Amino acid sequence: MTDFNETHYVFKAMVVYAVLIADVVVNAFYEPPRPTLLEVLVNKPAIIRRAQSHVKRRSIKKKAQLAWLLRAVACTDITTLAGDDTDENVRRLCAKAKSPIRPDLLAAIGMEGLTCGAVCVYPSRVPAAAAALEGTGVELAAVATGFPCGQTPMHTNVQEIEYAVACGATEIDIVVARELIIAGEWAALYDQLVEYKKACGSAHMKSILAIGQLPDYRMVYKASLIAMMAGSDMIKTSTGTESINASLEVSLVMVRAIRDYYEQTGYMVGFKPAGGIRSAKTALGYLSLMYEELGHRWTKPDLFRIGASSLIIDVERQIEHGLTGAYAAKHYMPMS
Ligand SMILES: O=C[C@H](O)COP(=O)(O)O
Repeated sequence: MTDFNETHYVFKAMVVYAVLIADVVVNAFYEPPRPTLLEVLVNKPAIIRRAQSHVKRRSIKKKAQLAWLLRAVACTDITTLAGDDTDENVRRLCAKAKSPIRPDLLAAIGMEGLTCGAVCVYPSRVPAAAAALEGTGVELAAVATGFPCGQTPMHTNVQEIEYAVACGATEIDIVVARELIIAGEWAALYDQLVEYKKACGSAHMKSILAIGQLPDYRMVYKASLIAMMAGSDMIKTSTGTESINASLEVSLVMVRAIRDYYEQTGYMVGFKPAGGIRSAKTALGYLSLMYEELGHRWTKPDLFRIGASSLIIDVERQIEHGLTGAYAAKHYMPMS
């Protein structure tokens, strides 16, 4: 017969052993809790401070400024999205995209052949633009999915994308369904974007978040992540028709989402601020933000675009000033 002490120590040893085993088993399967998409926090005052200090701190001068202005031209999606667009004015815009800066100015610095990144038009204008841009290397972007409001049914949205691609668009700027973001229906948003991506085929998909219609920066961050997970090649701030368009603040939220996504997955997704970008100084602000937040690789046209309908005229004036020391009056400049 065993006495109490012996039984006690055997039992105690068994308990200790069991605890050790359990610990090993638990540790083998335990993953520390990771924040989910729904737990995203954005420090708004810090974002605003960072954007404001960027404007004050970042001043690009002289030769460096000239080089950055030329890069801004190469990164511009020169755009016309108006109800009265015609094939004729689209052809004129294509001519500008092919030769955005006066040839004599470019020749003076050995930059002949500089073009804009892309021409951006409505799907109905794609055939004319495709013919005008053939063989130039300038990309052709078409807006789709019921631009700018996105209040059209899924099947017509998909048809619109397919039509634009079939007519020669190499990039599709789709508008996301704001109602899904506002309602937090992330899975539905993801599914929709995956369908759009399939319809794009080999064309690049740029997803427009229309940030001016989203309630806060957290929604902007979450929508950016979903858009990237669904296969967007670029995320874009705005259609240019909302009352609030691109800003450095909202761009910071989006480029940080791009950075986080890259760190997690290794995928490089591009960024396109759009709407209300009309001065060379503003364009350089976005370009330098890309450089500081994402690095040199994100300052090239495959990963950075500026969507603008009337930016090139000011950039061209600043380039002329950089080369000659004098400003031309705006009416001497061809259309932008
Ligand atoms: O995607 C580009 C925007 O529609 C252009 O907007 P904007 O006319 O204000 O430059």
